[in-house]
Amino acid sequence: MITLDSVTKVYADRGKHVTAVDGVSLTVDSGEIFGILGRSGAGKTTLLRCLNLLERPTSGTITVDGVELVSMSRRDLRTARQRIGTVFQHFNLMSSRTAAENIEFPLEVTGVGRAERRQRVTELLELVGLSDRGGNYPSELSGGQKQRVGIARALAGRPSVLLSDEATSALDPATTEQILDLFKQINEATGVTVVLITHEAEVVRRICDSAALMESGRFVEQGPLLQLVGDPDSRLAEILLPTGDHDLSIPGRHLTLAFADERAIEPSLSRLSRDLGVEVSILGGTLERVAGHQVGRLRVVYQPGQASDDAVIGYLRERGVTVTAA
Ligand SMILES: Nc1ncnc2c1ncn2[C@@H]1O[C@H](COP(=O)(O)OP(=O)(O)OP(=O)(O)O)[C@@H](O)[C@H]1O
Repeated sequence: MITLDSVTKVYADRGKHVTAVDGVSLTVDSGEIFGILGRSGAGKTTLLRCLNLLERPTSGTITVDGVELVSMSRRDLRTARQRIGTVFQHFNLMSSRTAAENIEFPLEVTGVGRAERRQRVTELLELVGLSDRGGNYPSELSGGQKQRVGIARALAGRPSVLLSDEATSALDPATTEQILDLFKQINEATGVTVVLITHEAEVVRRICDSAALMESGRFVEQGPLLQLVGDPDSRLAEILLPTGDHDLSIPGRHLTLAFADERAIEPSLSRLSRDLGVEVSILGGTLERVAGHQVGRLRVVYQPGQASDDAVIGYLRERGVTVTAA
């Protein structure tokens, strides 16, 4: 489990103070995949660098598996850091070493014996689907294969936490999907907790259990994904499952609806028309699989007069649809 309590990082930049991370508190449960979504400059990289203690926060505490990291001595920190593996956007592989030797490197540094290292590298190459590529140099590998090596190297020391710093941002969409699925597969197979930062909604949609939206150094929303997408007012939900731009001048009552699982396919709207005699038009929305569940968000408009607003909203809520009036 990872806990951040009021973590702030202030940089001094040419006489000015830049607050890159501003009082972020966060709990990530063991075995969870947690995504931090934000635009460029939101403070994601700084937060991730605080998490693996490459940066010391200006204030606040960071606890990983019950151990508080910020107050640790440099020496203790070196050991504690072995519990945390990091995967980088640009892979950061050593070009003069083969894939197997890159994966082996952190084990050499921590003094693991040769036979054990070789055994572990073989296991890791298999885990990331590169058993036949161990002898290749990075220049002989595709971007996706390089990132597989990066992931294997991050896992070499059996960390309890895997951090991903925009790990798929340099990859094409198809390779991105494969690498995200690999993160999920590794998370399920090993139980490693994953924290990823990204500016891509697809990354969060595809594999995260929980997520936060970061802006100007702060978390403006966070929670389990399924809970967030069920909240019609959630900004993160609107990014993940957009309902589109709407013309509020269209006459009628405008509603935003959110629903999950069997309710996503249950024809609640057609039943509403049949049972209450209300005609409903869909203005926009998205139906998607999120966090392994079928979820949907829709923007609809109906004509008042045929049934009361309370009757319409009550009818939908009784069927498990979350409703807000626009
Ligand atoms: N070493 C530094 N010194 C001064 N300011 C910094 C430093 N590192 C980051 N910043 C500033 O902190 C803010 C957050 O930057 P950060 O790189 O963490 O954001 P980000 O969300 O990761 O963006 P990107 O995806 O573009 O890297 C920015 O205003 C940035 O200019």
